Amino acid sequence: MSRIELVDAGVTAPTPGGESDEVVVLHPTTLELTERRVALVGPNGSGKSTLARLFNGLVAATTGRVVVDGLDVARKGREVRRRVAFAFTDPSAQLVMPTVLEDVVLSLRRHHRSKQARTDAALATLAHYGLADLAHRSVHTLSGGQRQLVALAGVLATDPDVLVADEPTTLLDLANSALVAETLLGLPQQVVLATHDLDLAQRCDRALLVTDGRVVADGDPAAVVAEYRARVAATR
Ligand SMILES: Nc1ncnc2c1ncn2[C@@H]1O[C@H](COP(=O)(O)OP(=O)(O)OP(=O)(O)O)[C@@H](O)[C@H]1O
Repeated sequence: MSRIELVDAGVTAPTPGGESDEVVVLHPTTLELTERRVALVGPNGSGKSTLARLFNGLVAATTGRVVVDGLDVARKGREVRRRVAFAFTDPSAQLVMPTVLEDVVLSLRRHHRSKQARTDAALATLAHYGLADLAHRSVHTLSGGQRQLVALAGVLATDPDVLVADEPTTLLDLANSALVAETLLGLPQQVVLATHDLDLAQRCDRALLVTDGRVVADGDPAAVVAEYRARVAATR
């Protein structure tokens, strides 16, 4: 597995009005992730996405460092992004080509020189995830679950060491979210998930509870989810 390290990594952002004070989105955080399945849970606006985005440099730490397998994200961003792929909540953010096959081929633009090699690799990836029948479909005709799986296939086609997924099941119904969850949990790669799906979180090896820009609980997923529920109950 990969090793994702945060050393006092924090994120501040300018206040909307541009006043001198800054908003703390993530307080300085130190942690090390080496588990195969890691879940980030917590209320809306708590900082899960920001934390997840630090792992491949989609968001830059404004203090401290983020290091993936010894590579500092601030200095080796391109190499880190080659290893750490990111899947967005809404697959529309990733599906930009007319057909499913073309979309996966596009993901492979930096991985194979010849178009034929890209097409062969894309078809192999689609077949691997049971999506071969969708290869020539327009992405606009896919169901929500199919769109999410195709977007994941596009990301996974590049064979990353780590997949970071931001709420991958949020837009899906029960059956489709189960399908996407099984796919994610079955991957050989390290997977880090920001999720509101507490059943999915409990099937991970480790969970982190993020609240008000801080990791307030970290460890066994069942215990972390229980802590999250207790905190919510205490505010009622
Ligand atoms: N660049 C930014 N500038 C100002 N505020 C920001 C910025 N990025 C995030 N925030 C704020 O920081 C907080 C944390 O955002 P983040 O998206 O990380 O939360 P989240 O836990 O993923 O939420 P959700 O579950 O709703 O997706 C939110 O209040 C958000 O509005």
